[in-house]
Amino acid sequence: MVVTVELGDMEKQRTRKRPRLAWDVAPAEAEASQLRMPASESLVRPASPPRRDDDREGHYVYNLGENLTPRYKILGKMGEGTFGRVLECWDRQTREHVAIKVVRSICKYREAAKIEIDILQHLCSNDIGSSCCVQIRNWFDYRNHICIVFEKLGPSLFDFLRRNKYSPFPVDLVREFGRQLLESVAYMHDLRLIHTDLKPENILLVSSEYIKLPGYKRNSPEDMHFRCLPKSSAIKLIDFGSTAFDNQDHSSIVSTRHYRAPEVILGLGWSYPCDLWSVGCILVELCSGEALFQTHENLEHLAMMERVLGPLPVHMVQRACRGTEKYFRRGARLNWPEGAVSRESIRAVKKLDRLKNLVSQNVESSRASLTDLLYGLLKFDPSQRLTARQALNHPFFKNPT
Ligand SMILES: Nc1ncnc2c1ncn2[C@@H]1O[C@H](COP(=O)(O)OP(=O)(O)OP(=O)(O)O)[C@@H](O)[C@H]1O
Repeated sequence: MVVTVELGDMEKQRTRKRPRLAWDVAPAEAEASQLRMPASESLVRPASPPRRDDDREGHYVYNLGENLTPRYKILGKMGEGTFGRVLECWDRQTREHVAIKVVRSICKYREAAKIEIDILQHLCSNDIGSSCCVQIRNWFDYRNHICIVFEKLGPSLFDFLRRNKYSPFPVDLVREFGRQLLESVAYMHDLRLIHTDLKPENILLVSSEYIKLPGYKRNSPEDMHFRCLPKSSAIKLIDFGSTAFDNQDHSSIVSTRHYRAPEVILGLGWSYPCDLWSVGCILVELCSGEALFQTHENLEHLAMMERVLGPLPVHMVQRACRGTEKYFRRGARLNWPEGAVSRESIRAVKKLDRLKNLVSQNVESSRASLTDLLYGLLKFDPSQRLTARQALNHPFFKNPT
């Protein structure tokens, strides 16, 4: 049995306890009712809501159904991040749904948003339609909030994994996601841009549609389990708020912890290869359902890396920046398990397996080529790591079995 549903609809069904509000009509209905309006009324421009104070964190305060400038009508919230909130809106001019990032009215976020807009426009102007980076449609400054208008996309790969109770994606789908992700990273790197925050949360499915497949029965015939798969494998990369140009200073800490490359942790400076490390971590997560390095602490993180990938190269340890000496004994060997903060931490590291075994436990076909690709992406030494273009030419993508 194959059931096709919209993820968005599934969410709405769960929460739709209250009666439908007047604003809550599908765009087609809204258009139809506008067409039925007397001519004099349809010419009236929709009003802006009264001015309100922002909340304590500088977020824009809104009610559903209100306008964000007369052009956009707010339909719902799609997400939230450090920079602001992303609202689903109806664009009256183009007659389509869009996602608008409404940035917090705090100076540093406003400044960062302007850089993100420059990068988005740069990505867009060079795109011949195949980059898999989200498209910026417009931007404006509204009541001290920079608003960036994007094409509306579906749930993130992380949302999908979570709603699917962290069951892994089939390897053929991982291949399709991996190919598109690497295409977009290669495209960015060609433009001398480094994303620095690649993670499943920042990879969105283009469509919310999915198919629901019957799974296995556990205890009784009624105990039917379902597994969801996206109807289309098309994805796009979002969140260019941390994107760096290759000529900038690269000494700061970048990337979300789980996807952070060893050279970043060791303070060795970073460049394009840090994105490829993140891609390696993401591909393992998509195949297994769980983040590879689930940690919040540097020493434990390095110990996990050694457990999965073998010892860190001595030349990297010797060049590591001041402040990281405490992670090593006599300047060479990782201070593990001696330096562990708790038994749980030692257990968490022990629970991990070698990369080869992690892949074998989760993947049926293409095991050997996927493992080889992952070893290439997760090379400790950034100068030896695969580039995005090299990874795209790997047999995992070129000769699928
Ligand atoms: N084009 C889009 N279509 C649909 N949803 C989107 C879109 N862009 C962003 N979102 C949703 O909004 C969330 C926040 O967006 P984004 O990551 O760009 O914000 P941010 O403030 O820069 O986040 P971070 O704190 O990770 O830097 C995303 O995780 C996603 O769920």
